[in-house]
Formats: sequence, structure tokens, C-alpha cells
Amino acid sequence: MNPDIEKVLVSEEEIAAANKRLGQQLTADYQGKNPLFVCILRGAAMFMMDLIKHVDIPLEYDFMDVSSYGGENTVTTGDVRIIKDLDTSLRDRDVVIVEDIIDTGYTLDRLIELFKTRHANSIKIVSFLDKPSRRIKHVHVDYNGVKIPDEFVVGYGMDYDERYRNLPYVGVLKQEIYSTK
Ligand SMILES: O=P(O)(O)OC[C@H]1O[C@H](OP(=O)(O)OP(=O)(O)O)[C@H](O)[C@@H]1O
Ligand SMILES: Nc1nc2[nH]cnc2c(=O)[nH]1
Repeated sequence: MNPDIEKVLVSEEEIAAANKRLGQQLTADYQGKNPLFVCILRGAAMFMMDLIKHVDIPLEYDFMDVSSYGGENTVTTGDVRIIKDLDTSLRDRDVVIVEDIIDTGYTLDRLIELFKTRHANSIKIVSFLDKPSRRIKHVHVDYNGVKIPDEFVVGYGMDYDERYRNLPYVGVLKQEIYSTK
């Protein structure tokens, strides 16, 4: 295990099981459609690439980069900035927003409002992690991976100051990592 990690919250085995389950649900629900999966960079990139291997229907995907937790922030700034927009039109599309984590809900709340103005046919959300105790904006998550307690997590795409995204599991950093920064 990486020496900076205090404890593992979601193991590689649990990640694989969640992806399989979510992929099977999406396969069943989107039969006969050609959904557009929208990956919210950067954190959700690893999750989406694993998830879609289990979605056994025609689909398309695109990427959007938004950010509210810059640099060493472990709390949201609440100011959701679009860094890179989609290249694909959402008009009449069945959109599946793919997130790594829903925390306060600010990011998804803002994205849903934006996507509604782009005339999508439907908008659903799949989030790998959910921290329900931290919610400020109520957002309905249609497909949920794993619920976690109120701890700042890294790994499986998620960073602290751009590090640890490549860990194959989700974990909590040792306190000294924050204090030595
Ligand atoms: O529910 P919220 O409180 O809005 O938090 C969730 C958002 O925070 C993270 O993004 P971040 O801004 O850290 O960018 P990143 O994915 O590029 O690391 C995560 O990927 C979500 O998009
Ligand atoms: N890396 C990371 N980003 C987040 N964005 C919202 N919550 C979290 C978290 O726990 N970890």
C-alpha cells in the first residue's frame, strides 16, 4: 500500500464489484437508446473507463472539465468553473453524467441546470462515491456506487493537489501529509 495512505475505504475488489453492478443496471435501463456518457474530469476518468466496459449497448462519450476544489483545497469553493466544455450537442440526447464523487452537490446541481438549457432528452447521474452527510444542494443520484463517511478521499481518479489519482483503490491520507505541505 502507498505509505501516505492511512486506510483503504474502498478496495480494488469492491470497486470492480460496484462497476459491474452499475454497468449491468445501465445496460438494462438504456436498451434501444444510444446514451451520451459525459465524464466530468478529471476525477471521473478512471471510473468511466472501467464502467463502460460493463455497459453492453451502443453508447457515445465526451468529456467536460469543471473544478471547484483547486490545488490543496479539501473543501469546495462553491464556485464551479467550466474549464473545458463538451464538443457534443446535448439536444435530444439521453445524457448520463459520470462523476467520481458527490459531496456538497454543488458541481452536479450546476451541471444539471446547465444541461437542461441544452435541451437533453433525459439527464441521469451515475456517481462512484457518495458522501451524503455533506450534502448542501439536494441532487438525485440515479446510479450509486459506494456510500462513504465524511472523509477527504484520494485514489481511483481522485487527487489531493493533483497527486494520488493513480492509486487503484480509494483511501484516506495520513494527517501528516496535510501538515507537511
Ligand atoms: O459535490 P461537490 O462538493 O461539488 O464535489 C464533487 C466534485 O469535486 C471533485 O472535483 P474537483 O473540483 O476536485 O476536480 P477534479 O475532478 O478535477 O479533481 C469531484 O470530481 C466532483 O466533480
Ligand atoms: N479528491 C477528492 N475530491 C473531492 N471532491 C469532493 N469531495 C472530495 C474528496 O473526498 N476527495
